[in-house]
Amino acid sequence: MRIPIIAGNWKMNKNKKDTKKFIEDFEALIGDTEVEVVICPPFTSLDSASQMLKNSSVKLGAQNMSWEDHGAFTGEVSPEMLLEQQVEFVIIGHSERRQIFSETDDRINKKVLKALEKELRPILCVGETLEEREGEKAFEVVKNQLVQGLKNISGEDASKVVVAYEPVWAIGTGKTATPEDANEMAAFIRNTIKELYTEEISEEMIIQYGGSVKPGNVEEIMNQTDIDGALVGGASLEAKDFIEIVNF
Ligand SMILES: O=C(CO)COP(=O)(O)O
Repeated sequence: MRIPIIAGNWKMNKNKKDTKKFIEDFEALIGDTEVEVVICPPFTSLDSASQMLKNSSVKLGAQNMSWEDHGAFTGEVSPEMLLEQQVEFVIIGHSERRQIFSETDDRINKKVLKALEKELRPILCVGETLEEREGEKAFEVVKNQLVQGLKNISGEDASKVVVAYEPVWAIGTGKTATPEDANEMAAFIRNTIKELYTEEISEEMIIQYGGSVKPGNVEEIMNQTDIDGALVGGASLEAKDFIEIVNF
């Protein structure tokens, strides 16, 4: 059975004070949940967040990391530095990293490999642009991102990867893919994993949907057969919204 993972990607939002406030509010609201809950604050808030979440079921994720261990890589953060903050998940290849910071599939693959080597669970983001969807290239694009992103990754390691399907046109736009379209892509992703690995691995894999997930649409999205979680941007910034999403 797949246990859903709902993750909040705060992007470049919340300083330490805001982080503390969110966690206090959220911890006061969260009871027993049937899903795994992850928050991904900016690097500068990880330390405060990890101290506050010591005895919590809420897990910590980072939004990016280096594929190198240490050295002359100005501005980068290593996997060991994340592990030191009790980080368990790391978002890799988010469309904002791909588009704004020119991350290539090759670099994304190096990061996925490094995360797995260090026992961090990668949340590998894939998804097509509006132009690609309208040009009927969505499936080809997503397949290519998966094949490239998972290059040289063993079956055992692949089962630890979380795949987040985030159609670029649905991110921060208020437009969501219809639950059926999102599920169609999630099923396609699962089938691609089956082709790359085995049916067992594909059935175990957690596939999230991301793109304008809100309290009002989460239930319909989570009820889809192949969607096992959500990667939430804007609506993960307010504890009262994020708790409604977690308790869908
Ligand atoms: O990019 C996202 C999560 O990684 C989605 O962002 P929004 O939920 O704000 O659309």
